[in-house]
Amino acid sequence: MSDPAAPPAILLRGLTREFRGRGAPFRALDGVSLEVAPGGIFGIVGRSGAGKSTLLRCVNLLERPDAGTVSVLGREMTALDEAALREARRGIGMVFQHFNLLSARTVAGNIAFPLEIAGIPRAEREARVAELLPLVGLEARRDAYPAQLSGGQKQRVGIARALASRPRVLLCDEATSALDPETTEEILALLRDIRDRLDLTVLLITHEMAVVKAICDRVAVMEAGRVIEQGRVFDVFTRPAHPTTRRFVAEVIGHVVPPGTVARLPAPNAGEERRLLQVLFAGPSSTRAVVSEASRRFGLDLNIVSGRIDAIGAEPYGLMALAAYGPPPAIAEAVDWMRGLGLDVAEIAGEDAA
Ligand SMILES: Nc1ncnc2c1ncn2[C@@H]1O[C@H](COP(=O)(O)OP(=O)(O)OP(=O)(O)O)[C@@H](O)[C@H]1O
Repeated sequence: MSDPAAPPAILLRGLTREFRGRGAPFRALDGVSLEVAPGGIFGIVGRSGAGKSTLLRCVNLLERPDAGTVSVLGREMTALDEAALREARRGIGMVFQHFNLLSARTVAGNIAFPLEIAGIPRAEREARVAELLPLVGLEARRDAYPAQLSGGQKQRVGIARALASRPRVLLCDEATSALDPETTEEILALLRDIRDRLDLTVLLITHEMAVVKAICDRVAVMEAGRVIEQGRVFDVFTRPAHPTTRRFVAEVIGHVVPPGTVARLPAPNAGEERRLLQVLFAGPSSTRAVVSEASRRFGLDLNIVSGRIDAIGAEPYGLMALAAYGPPPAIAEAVDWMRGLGLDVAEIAGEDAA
């Protein structure tokens, strides 16, 4: 697992990349900085055009940034000459959305391909392929051609090929976007498994927050060439700060306040107010007892609008929306009291709340 105190495996500082066409230059990356801890699985999520692919390609310098620095495993990639860069790239594997397999080569031939390019002798290549086939569960398909494989099997070949030169860092470019949900789960499980076994650091880009929830420990959300929010996946899912992040999170775990709910809530009595509260608690316990006690203690009417219990990684959490009716000072006291019990309570706006 990642150790936040260790120096980063990938360190990006102030990356900017512009594309110049006939019109005004287009800034695909606009000052992106991030750090990936060794052993981490870091997800970059964003809509199409946000700059994810450009950013990923900057890590192994397939794309050269106009400004900023890229360091991988303590080596500043942006300062290397072509020969040193070729050598450094061997320590960085890459997995592609559309697999990029050579159709005229077998599974074994595809996996061995980067080793051939690197001039590794045949016996050594064969030994390495023999190690990689069981790692990705393809021993029985060694001599099959890509056309004879399922999408998931093709991606297993893509992963084995990426691992051939024993990289320490793996870049995944929408590695599961061409796969059905079941196969996606298998490939994500395989990525986690090889990260654990080979002590890899994984940086992946995806447009699906479900992928991030399934395997990442940290995430950065990109929009228009910038990182708009980043942090631990648990924190970003349970307390998204940016509206775009809230929409991404809601796609996976739903809205805390389902759209249309507020319009159906009763209006407060004269002299009272209605406040919508989001209550977050870590752990699988129910907060129902807290709600009824707060209601009694502070003379409030507390209406549970929605609630769910879920887990991110191994961390369970509960998230509940309450409509609190009563005099404003009593609502404020109840919020303080709940916070005193260790609950994370925030007032939310309603319809546009995530
Ligand atoms: N070689 C290029 N020349 C001109 N514009 C480019 C080039 N590469 C990317 N862009 C533009 O930069 C922006 C970011 O592209 P990028 O592929 O990095 O986004 P993305 O988030 O990966 O989206 P997608 O998932 O659609 O690939 C897009 O508007 C794209 O059109």
